[in-house]
Amino acid sequence: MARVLTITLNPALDLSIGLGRLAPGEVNRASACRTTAAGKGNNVARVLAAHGHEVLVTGFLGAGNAAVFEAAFAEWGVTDRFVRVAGETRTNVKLAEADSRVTDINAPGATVDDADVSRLADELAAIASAPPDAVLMAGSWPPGLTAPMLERALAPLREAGIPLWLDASGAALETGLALAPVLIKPNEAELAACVGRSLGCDADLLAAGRELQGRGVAEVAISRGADGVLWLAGSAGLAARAPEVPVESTVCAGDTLVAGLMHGRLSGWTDARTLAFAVALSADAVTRIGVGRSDTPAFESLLRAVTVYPVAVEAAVE
Ligand SMILES: O=P(O)(O)OC[C@H]1O[C@](O)(CO)[C@@H](O)[C@@H]1O
Repeated sequence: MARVLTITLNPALDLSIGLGRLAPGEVNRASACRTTAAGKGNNVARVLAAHGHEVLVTGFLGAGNAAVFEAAFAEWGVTDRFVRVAGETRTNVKLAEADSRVTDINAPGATVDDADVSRLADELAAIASAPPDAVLMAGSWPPGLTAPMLERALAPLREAGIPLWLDASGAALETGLALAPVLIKPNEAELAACVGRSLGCDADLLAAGRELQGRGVAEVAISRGADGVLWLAGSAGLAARAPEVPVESTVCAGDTLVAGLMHGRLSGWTDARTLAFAVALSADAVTRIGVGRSDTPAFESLLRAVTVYPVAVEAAVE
């Protein structure tokens, strides 16, 4: 099994609220509420640790409510290398309605400054001295963080040549592209924003993915919710159709997909096996609040229900 570092610059406590139907502007009564230690990199870390990998987690954690995360990291079996910063880690609200619609309200997060980033740089330099097999950086940036500050902090990982996986959008994705990640996982909207045009059919999406490969990304996995995944795995293209499942919450589906792809890659599986596993795991994630699991009796039938097939991609990268 592999040694993996996940970087969550702006982690979150996810407050998941189950509702029949959201009535904006009115008093709503929840049917269920649950708070989970989360954030994109942490969600991936949790899945990877559950699949036997040695996982280190880092980023910035508000000192004010760090105990909730510390308990979660111990439960997941991951090593806590987070830099503590002043204030509290944000709470993100996830409103899950009975008809499967989810409304996310993501808070800005605890502000970081130059000294915090220097401490993260020191932590990353220490980690890079015994390099992990892969690094995943995922999610938004906290207030106060700028691209030059982040580039400085990531320098030790870059110099050690550790493969970087990236799941980000907006400025975080743009900045990350300069680091030549081995894989990015935009959804359709994030991909469209990144290439600066609207995208419709599969061919449009694949062409946009090719364009990002031309900017130095080795692989692009385009997540399309219930429509499955398009994966530019190097010069080949694969598509996967997801099985239909009862939806409890879609919040962690994307993070689970990334974790599944990493697990397959780090285990030396074929592309097709890797994609089928990741899509089945992601389908499992939407049936529950939180990340997907492969250790349940239902998982084998989910896996069997995933269809993976090749798709044609343009030979030349623009
Ligand atoms: O960093 P962002 O983009 O605000 O996203 C954070 C949110 O994404 C998730 O990781 C789900 O993808 C949630 O756990 C978390 O609340």
